[in-house]
Amino acid sequence: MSSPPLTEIAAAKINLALHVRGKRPDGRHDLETIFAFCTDGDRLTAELADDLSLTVTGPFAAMLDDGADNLVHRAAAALAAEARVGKGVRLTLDKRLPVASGIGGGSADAAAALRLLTSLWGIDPLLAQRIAPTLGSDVPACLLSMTARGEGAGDALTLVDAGIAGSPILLINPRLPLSTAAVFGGWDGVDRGPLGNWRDGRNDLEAPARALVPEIGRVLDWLGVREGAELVRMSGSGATCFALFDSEEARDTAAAACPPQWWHLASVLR
Ligand SMILES: C[C@@](CO)(OP(=O)(O)O)[C@H](O)COP(=O)(O)OP(=O)(O)OC[C@H]1O[C@@H](n2ccc(N)nc2=O)[C@H](O)[C@@H]1O
Ligand SMILES: Nc1ncnc2c1ncn2[C@@H]1O[C@H](COP(=O)(O)OP(=O)(O)O)[C@@H](O)[C@H]1O
Repeated sequence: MSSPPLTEIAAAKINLALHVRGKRPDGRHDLETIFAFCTDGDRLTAELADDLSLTVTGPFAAMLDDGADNLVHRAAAALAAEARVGKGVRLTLDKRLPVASGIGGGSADAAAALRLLTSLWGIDPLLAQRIAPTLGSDVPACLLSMTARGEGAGDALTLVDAGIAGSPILLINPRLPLSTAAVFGGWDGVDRGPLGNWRDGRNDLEAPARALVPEIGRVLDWLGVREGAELVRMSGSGATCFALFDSEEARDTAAAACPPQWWHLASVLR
């Protein structure tokens, strides 16, 4: 069986603001967040084949298992089962985003797999929407990959126009992976109030993330004094932080000065 390979970008996700409002009966947390997406991310390629296989390449491949636990593998298997189709596909994930870093990671990859396979296998996109929340709280937002307000566990979505499409952004990660569950586990349980205008908002996971990885404070301080940086914040459960810049030149100047021990990505918001 042969067909031209299809490629999908698994766009890096950021949380422009993230308010934690309380703990849910299911153990997860109620959030109010604004999701936004970069034009860059991981790349997933798919070709029809007899069996389901996944190869992981790219700068962060060594940090990831390419077996059945990989979210790309899980997304493909779940979609095939839901659609009652054979799960023959050869997938290649070019892992460019750091793993466990608060910018979607596996969620964006799983969502990219759902979009790609919906098209490759010619199945109803509603099936992908049904599966997405079962793969992770962030997967529905990543499936859309459009600016959206997330409530509930982060999977109750409303599209919004935050007026930030085209904004230059610099992402920095101190190359220290951070477990999402561990960061939520360190939240102090204090509801600091609802999310109104995201610019005036906060990331309530910053304090517990900084307690685990103090280097986050150094990244935020470094970004905060870059010329042209208009808003500096941590994304998700960290440790990636971002700055929105007033020009691509200012972003590129900051990117060129980024300490080499930190990972960085100069991008633009979708
Ligand atoms: C914090 C956020 C913000 O966008 O992003 P990341 O830091 O992962 O990028 C998300 O809520 C992460 O979503 P996702 O990465 O899909 O998390 P899941 O796999 O569903 O859950 C991983 C673990 O995080 C905790 N969790 C997740 C979501 C939520 N609303 N409350 C939680 O307490 C739970 O301990 C759960 O076991
Ligand atoms: N394709 C994938 N990319 C990244 N992480 C994955 C993938 N598949 C499974 N994982 C697992 O998911 C975890 C990252 O999830 P999470 O902490 O939610 O990431 P992030 O904080 O970047 O959103 C990793 O520890 C990794 O073991």
